[in-house]
Amino acid sequence: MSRWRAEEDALEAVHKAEAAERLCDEEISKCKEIEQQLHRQRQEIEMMKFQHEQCLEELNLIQEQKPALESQLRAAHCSEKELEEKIIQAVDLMIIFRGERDKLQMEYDSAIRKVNKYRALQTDDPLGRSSAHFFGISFSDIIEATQNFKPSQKIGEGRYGSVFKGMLGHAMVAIKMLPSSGSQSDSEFKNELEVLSRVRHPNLVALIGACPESRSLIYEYVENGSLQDYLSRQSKTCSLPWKTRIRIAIEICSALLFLHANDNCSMHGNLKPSNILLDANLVTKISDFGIYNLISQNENPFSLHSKTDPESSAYIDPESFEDGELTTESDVYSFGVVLLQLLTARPSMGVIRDVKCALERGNLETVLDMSAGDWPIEQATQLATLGLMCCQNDRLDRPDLDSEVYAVLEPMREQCNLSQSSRTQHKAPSHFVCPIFQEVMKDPQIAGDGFTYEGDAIRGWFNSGHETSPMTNLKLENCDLIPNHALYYAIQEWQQNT
Ligand SMILES: Nc1ncnc2c1ncn2[C@@H]1O[C@H](COP(=O)(O)OP(=O)(O)OP(=O)(O)O)[C@@H](O)[C@H]1O
Repeated sequence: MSRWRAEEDALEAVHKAEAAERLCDEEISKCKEIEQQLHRQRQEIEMMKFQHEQCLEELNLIQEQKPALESQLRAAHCSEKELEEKIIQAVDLMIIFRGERDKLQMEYDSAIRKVNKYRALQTDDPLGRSSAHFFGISFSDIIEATQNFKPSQKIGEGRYGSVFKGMLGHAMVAIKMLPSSGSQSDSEFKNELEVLSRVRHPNLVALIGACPESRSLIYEYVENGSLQDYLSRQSKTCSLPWKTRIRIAIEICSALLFLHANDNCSMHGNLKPSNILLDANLVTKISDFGIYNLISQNENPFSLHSKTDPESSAYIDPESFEDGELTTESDVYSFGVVLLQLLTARPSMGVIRDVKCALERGNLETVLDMSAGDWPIEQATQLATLGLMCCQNDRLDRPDLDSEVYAVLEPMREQCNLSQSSRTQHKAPSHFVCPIFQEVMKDPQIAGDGFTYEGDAIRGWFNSGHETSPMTNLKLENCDLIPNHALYYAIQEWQQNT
C-alpha cells in the first residue's frame, strides 16, 4: 500500500516536474520575445534621435542664413524702387522723344514737299515725278547751309573748287563748289551725277545730293580730316599707328576694287592722301571719285596738273601724262605712291626713289615713319615691295589689284584686328550702324537706294507706307531688299574682336 502510494506520489511529482518544465520553456520563449521587442524599440529610438539631430542642424543653418536672406530681400526692394523710378523717367523721356519725333516728322514731310516742288520745277512735271536718283538741292538752300559761304565754313580748296561744311536739315554735309565754266551741258552733268550718286561703298564718301544749277556736290561730312593731315602732322590728333595704316591700305584697295568692278564709274582718277578722309573711328572714306567726269577737260588734264601742283602730279600715272588717258592701272599707280607714304610719311615727290634705294641697300628701317610705332620689318618690306610694284612706269608691269595686291594685303588684316583691343573703347564704325535705328546692325539689308539698313528698320519703314529712301527722300523703284553679306561678316568680325 505504502509502495503504491509512493509510486503515485512519484508519478505525480513527475507530472508536476513536466508541467514546471513546460512552464519554464514558455517563460523562456516569452522572455526572448520581449528581448526582441526591446531591441527593435531601441533601434527606433536611435533612428528618431538621428532625425532629430538632423532637423536641429538644418534649423541652425537656416537661422545662420536668415540675416543674409533678409538683407538680400531689402536690397531687392531697393532695386525694385530704383527700377520703378527709372521706368517712370524712361516713360517721361519717351513722351518727350515722341513729341520730338512728331516734330521731326512734320519737318520731314515739309522737306519732302519742298523737294518735290524743286523736282517739279526742274523737270516741268507738275506731279514732281523724276527719274533722278540724286537729291536735288536749290542754291538758296546751299547759301543757307554755308551761311552765305562764310569763310569759317570753308574746309579747304582743291583743284576743282572750294569745299564748305554746312547743315542741311539735321545733317552735317560737305559741299563742293565746282567751277561753273565749261562746255559740259546741264544734261551731261546730271547724267554723271546720276551715275555717281548710285555708287555706294563703306569706304567711299557718299554723294548725297547736288545742285546742278550752281554745280555743287553735297557729300556726307567726314569729321576726322584727311590722311594728308595725319601724314603731314597737320592733324591735332595723334599719329596713326602702323596697324591702322595697314587697315587703311586694305580699305583703300577694297574701295578701288569696287570702283573698278563698277560698270559706270570704273576709276577714281585722283587718288591721293588729301582725298582719303578718315571718319570718327579712322575708317577710310575716299572722296572725289569720278569727279573728272563732271569737269569738262579741254586739254590733257594731267599735263595741266603738273604745272599747277607738282606735289599732286607725283600721284599721276606717268603714262597718263603722255596720252591723257585714265585707266584702272592709273589708280594702281596712285595707290602705290599712297602705300609708300603710309610707310614713310615722306612727300609724294621722291618717295618712290627713297624707298627703292633703302630696299636695295637693305636698310628699309631708315625711311620708315617711326611715329607709327615699331613696324614689323617683314610686313613693312612686303608693303614697300608692293608699293614699288604698283609704281612701275609701264602700265603692263603693274600688279593686278585683286589677285596680286589685295591678296597680299588682306591676310594682314588679321594682325591689325588683333591690335584693335583698344576698339572696345571706340564706338562702332559708322557704316556698321543702321541709319534708322542708330544701332549696330544684326541683319544688314541693302535697299533700292544703295544704302544698308537693319532689316527690321527698313521693313518697318516700308510697312508704315513709305515708298522713299530714308536717306535721300527720293522715291524708290522698288521695296526689294538684298542681304549685305560682306557687311554682316565685317560686323561679326568686329564684334568678336571687341
Ligand atoms: N566729305 C568731306 N568731309 C570733310 N572734309 C572734306 C570732304 N571733302 C573734302 N573735304 C576737305 O576739303 C579739302 C579740299 O578737298 P578737295 O578734294 O576739293 O581738294 P584736294 O583733295 O586738296 O585737291 P584735289 O582738288 O586735287 O582733289 C580736303 O583736304 C578735305 O580735308
